[in-house]
Amino acid sequence: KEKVEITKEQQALMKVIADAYNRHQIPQDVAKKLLQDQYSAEENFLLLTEMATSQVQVLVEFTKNIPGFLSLNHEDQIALLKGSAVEAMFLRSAQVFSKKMPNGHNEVLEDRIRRSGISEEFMTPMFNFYKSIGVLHMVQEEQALLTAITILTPDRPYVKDQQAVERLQEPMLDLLRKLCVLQHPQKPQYFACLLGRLTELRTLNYYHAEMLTSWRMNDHKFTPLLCEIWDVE
Ligand SMILES: O=C1N(Cc2ccc(-c3nnn[nH]3)cc2)c2ccc(Br)cc2C12CCN(S(=O)(=O)c1cccs1)CC2
Repeated sequence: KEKVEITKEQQALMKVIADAYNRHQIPQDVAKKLLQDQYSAEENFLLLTEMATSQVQVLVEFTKNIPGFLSLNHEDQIALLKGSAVEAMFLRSAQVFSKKMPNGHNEVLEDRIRRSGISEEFMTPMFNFYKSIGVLHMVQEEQALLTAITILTPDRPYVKDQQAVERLQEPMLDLLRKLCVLQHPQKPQYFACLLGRLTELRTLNYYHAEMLTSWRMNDHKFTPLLCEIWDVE
């Protein structure tokens, strides 16, 4: 039986990533607004847009705290942020939403999201993903590392120095693997399962792009930050 132990520098890395992940949260009043009274589809959509905008701001702040990220080539930093924005947002939303929302609120939120003009064929994969994250009961450190690993995906479009990104991602993957063995000793496949979620996340990129087009058709407006990061308009 392999004796797994986390080194001192891995502990330091874990602390930096977990602190950054916990420090940057979206303002709860925004998320709470979603749970308040009945809104029209347009108002629902605006709330989701407002929340997505704060999610992107939170994502940028978290990313800047990933050790080594700011020493990457500047264009590559942008390419990584734009390439991972949707995945990181859905990963974080699924994690927060399943944990933060007191029981009974999920239905309300599900209803809000369903009635915000998001097409049905996107709802199913989105909620499947949300449920597949929920059943994992990830600890905060695992969530933070998985988000950092998503951002540090070397093969995003337009990334020039992929090796430099791999050098940052590898220690995160190694640390996450050890953490899974230590946190979930009864589930030897747990680490593989987490990485499988990243594959599922990539499919949401496609649905999200489809949805953006349909929203544009129905003249839905996005904030400048979302337009910038999602390449719309
Ligand atoms: O809004 C979502 N929610 C609700 C949500 C998200 C985050 C927090 C939260 N609280 N504290 N911190 N975060 C609470 C509720 C949620 C939950 C699970 C999955 Br999977 C995904 C989502 C989306 C993500 C964005 N999209 S989107 O399609 O990109 C879009 C943009 C504009 C209009 S629609 C909609 C679904």
